[in-house]
Amino acid sequence: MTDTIFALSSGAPPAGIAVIRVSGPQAGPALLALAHRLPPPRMASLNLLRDPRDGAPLDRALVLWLPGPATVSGEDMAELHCHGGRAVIAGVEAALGAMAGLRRAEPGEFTRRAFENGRMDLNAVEGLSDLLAAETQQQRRAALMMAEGHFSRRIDTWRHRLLDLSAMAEAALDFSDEDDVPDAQIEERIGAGIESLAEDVAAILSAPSAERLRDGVRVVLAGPPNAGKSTLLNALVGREAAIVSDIAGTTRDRIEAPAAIGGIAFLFTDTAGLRESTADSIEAIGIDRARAALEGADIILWLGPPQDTPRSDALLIGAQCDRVDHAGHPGLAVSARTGEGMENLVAALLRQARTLLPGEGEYALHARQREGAAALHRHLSAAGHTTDLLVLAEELRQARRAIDALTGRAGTEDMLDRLFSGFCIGK
Ligand SMILES: Nc1nc2c(ncn2[C@@H]2O[C@H](COP(=O)(O)OP(=O)(O)OP(=O)(O)O)[C@@H](O)[C@H]2O)c(=O)[nH]1
Repeated sequence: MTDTIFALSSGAPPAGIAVIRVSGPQAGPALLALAHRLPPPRMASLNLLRDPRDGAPLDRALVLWLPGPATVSGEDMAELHCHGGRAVIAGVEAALGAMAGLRRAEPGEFTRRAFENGRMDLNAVEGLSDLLAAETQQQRRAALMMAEGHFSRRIDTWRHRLLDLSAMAEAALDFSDEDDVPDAQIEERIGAGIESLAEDVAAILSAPSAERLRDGVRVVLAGPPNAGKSTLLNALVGREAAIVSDIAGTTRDRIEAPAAIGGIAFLFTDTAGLRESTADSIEAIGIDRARAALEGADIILWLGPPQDTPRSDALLIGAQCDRVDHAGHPGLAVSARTGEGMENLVAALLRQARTLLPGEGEYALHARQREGAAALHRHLSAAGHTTDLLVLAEELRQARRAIDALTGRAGTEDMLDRLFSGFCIGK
């Protein structure tokens, strides 16, 4: 029989209220033992909780009895909304822990049970994980869509369409076994069905990256030594993240500084000034790292001569415009010292960043989801391009496997362990 688990699901004590959740077959008996009655399902009621071992009062709490399977975990659940003091929580937890069949939950164990009981698929779990980690409003919006199952439902409709197509393909195969003339109409319908499904899957592949949304849009500041990169980075993030000096070659390693601007998470990287030759071997390593950072950049702020820009889409910055004349410069004149041009620069940054991030009502996909959708698309394309019915049926089988991997029906145990252990206890 499954263990019944319990954990403090609200924040660190002391707090106004502490929510202790219990999930599993013993949730009902545990609640009965503490509150001496089982309240009507899904109705909040105020109860004196007593320690069943000696009858001593523990706390007066709002309790909820949530019989499964229509609960978040899919199991019977109880919720105790106690006073949020440390001793209250410790007392209630000790009483629960002393009951047969009850134990403390591991990190993410409630969610894992929800997943295993089919209440959430893997995509919704990932969305929930992002939602709990969300720090900007944009991260929250995209994570909520994923957690609410918008993407999961879309995949589910793909799965049904694929099952229909597979059934038709197997039927057409049976026909050809019997040496009958295969029904040309069926094959045409299969072909059209595969094509439209492949198109829908392809549309998802261009969704923005959830990693970028979570970790921040990577903005790399680059240019020759002493161009003013460190000063500009400090001005953008609003603190002294990088050392500023008039000695050329001051920044010798990459300095990363996260900042949220306009509700968008950015990760700014200051790099060593790029110059062709340096006698300083550490600076040379820094320059190599700067070049690597440029390759991984989503947005480049180039503070050097416009003609030397490392990428054609870089934002060209005429830096230190309070003392340098940038007449004829095609980019933005900016002075990190006086603040001139900073507003324009921030507006340009936000404009570029928005093109890389999900808009209102759009998903962001994790690498795992994108790879899964790409595998699905590959098998659908292969099925759509063959004239051999046997090959087609096999590709559709592989496509079904890709969908199962995408939803977590065919997830590997270690991948699941890793995912769930990233959650906090009580979730
Ligand atoms: N007047 C003025 N001086 C600036 C401005 N930005 C930077 N400086 C000065 O220029 C010098 C170099 O600035 P840094 O920000 O260290 O330049 P860097 O590009 O990071 O230099 P490296 O680390 O050597 O690559 C410092 O003395 C700064 O005070 C600016 O907007 N106006």
